[in-house]
Amino acid sequence: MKVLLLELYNYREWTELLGEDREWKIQEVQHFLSYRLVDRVSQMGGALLPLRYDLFLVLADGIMNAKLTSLFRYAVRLSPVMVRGCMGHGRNPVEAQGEANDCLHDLEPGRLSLGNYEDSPVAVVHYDLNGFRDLTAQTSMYNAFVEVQKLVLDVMLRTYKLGGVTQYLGGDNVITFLNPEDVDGALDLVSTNVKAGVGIGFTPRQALRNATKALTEIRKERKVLWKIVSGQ
Ligand SMILES: Nc1nc2c(ncn2[C@@H]2O[C@H](COP(=O)(O)OP(=O)(O)OP(=O)(O)O)[C@@H](O)[C@H]2O)c(=O)[nH]1
Repeated sequence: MKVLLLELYNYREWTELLGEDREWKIQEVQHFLSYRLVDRVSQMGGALLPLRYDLFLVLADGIMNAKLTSLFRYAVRLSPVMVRGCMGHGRNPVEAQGEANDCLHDLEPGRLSLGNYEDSPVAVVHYDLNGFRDLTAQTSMYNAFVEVQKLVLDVMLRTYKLGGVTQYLGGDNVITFLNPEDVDGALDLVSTNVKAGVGIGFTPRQALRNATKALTEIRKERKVLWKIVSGQ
């Protein structure tokens, strides 16, 4: 599988230039960057995980290097600091990001390093709490938010061991990208409280769309807790 890591270089030094009344300014820049990059990456068929906001992970299977190069140039134009980017590959996204991470260490800011690796199919598990709206109504919005953060941590720790990378999307939605062969282990987290739509595709975006289809089908019948949808 292929992953592109984009790192905002010397980000900390930049944040310190903003003075002490700075956190809101940093938030503005981070959300702006992630808004523009999510759009660009999705147009290419990929998926962007904003992670720490100064480090973006792009699931890159099925995307041509020329497009990734143009994405990098776009990020360079938008970013307040220098950017560097590396592609890594491996059996799963965790291995791939490890290789990309090692490559970033030795790369000069402003540079992009891509490899010519074979594309692999991509799986995403979209976890969704059952009864989130009821929980919110019966307790409070903040309480429901705390419950979701517990799910995020459970999912992240369990799927990291399986080679998956996880991102909180919002609401009660948590996604993990994995090698399709490792999806079974990720379904251990499914319970009467948590359902999962699994999508498999030739691009990360296709996988995400299929996971949403799977969740929609689960909701229609409410008979199963997980479902897999694959194809274009
Ligand atoms: N799909 C999605 N929903 C989001 C996101 N961010 C916030 N939301 C909100 O997350 C909530 C999701 O609620 P649901 O999962 O439909 O609620 P539920 O009560 O658990 O219902 P079921 O899933 O049908 O059992 C909604 O309030 C959405 O508005 C996001 O990134 N993706």
